[in-house]
Amino acid sequence: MKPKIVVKNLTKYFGDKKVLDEISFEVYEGEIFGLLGHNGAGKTTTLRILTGIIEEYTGYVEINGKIGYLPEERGLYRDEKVVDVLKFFGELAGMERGEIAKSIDYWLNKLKISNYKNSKIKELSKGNQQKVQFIVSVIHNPDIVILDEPFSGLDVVNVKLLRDIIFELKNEGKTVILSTHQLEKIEKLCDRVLILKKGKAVHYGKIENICRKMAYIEYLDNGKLIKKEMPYEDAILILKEKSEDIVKFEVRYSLEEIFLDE
Ligand SMILES: Nc1ncnc2c1ncn2[C@@H]1O[C@H](COP(=O)(O)OP(=O)(O)OP(=O)(O)O)[C@@H](O)[C@H]1O
Repeated sequence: MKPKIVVKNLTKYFGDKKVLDEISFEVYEGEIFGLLGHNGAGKTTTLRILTGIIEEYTGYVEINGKIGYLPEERGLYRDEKVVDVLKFFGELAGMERGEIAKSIDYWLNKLKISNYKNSKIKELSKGNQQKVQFIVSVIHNPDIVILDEPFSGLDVVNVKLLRDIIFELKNEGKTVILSTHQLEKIEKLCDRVLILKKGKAVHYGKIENICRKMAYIEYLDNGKLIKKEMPYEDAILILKEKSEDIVKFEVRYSLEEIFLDE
């Protein structure tokens, strides 16, 4: 199947500064793809190139589908009503009126903010404003959804809500690319990831292939509760030796380690 996104040898300078250095990756239909890296690694620049906001670069970029985009810098018309803002973006995307109205109700309900349909943006909490902004990125039923730091500013409940929605998008066959510097948010979410470090791609692939397999284990040692994260192979030995004293055993893929290593 033709990839939804193909990027080859993408290089970008801002002035003399090289912020992307020969980045290559592909994103396939129906996958959740994570762009990871510390602040300044080049995630936002990559996403802005994919969405066409940045037009000057060298390398090859191919996009096969309709894009929806949640930018990192949020900002909606504060004095406007939620419904009017969403209508505006629906029209901008070339949707028909009836279609827009249906999509607005569907998404407000899904994000549990139907009550705020007629509120002004400025009357909403930051998290709810962010949900409206998310709706802007999906209102026109795009097949590629690009989310720049989608979880920042959301509380635990809403992080879960958004994760569930991202999984649903995937199950509908949509392609999702998201960026984050918060590793714990994506370890179980992304099918594959690209890890950027100072503009270079340092890892690319399935999390389980690029991370070390670890285990978190809690066990009783002479009545004392021991809690440890350790390499999976070591944990298996303890699991065998102390099978009766194990309180908890979880397999983890430590992306954190990769980040610290680099
Ligand atoms: N318009 C610009 N002009 C000059 N330099 C820029 C511009 N946009 C980004 N940069 C620089 O490019 C580098 C990569 O920035 P980018 O925003 O892509 O990183 P990021 O991984 O998204 O980080 P963050 O999580 O902090 O947004 C940084 O050093 C940044 O200062």
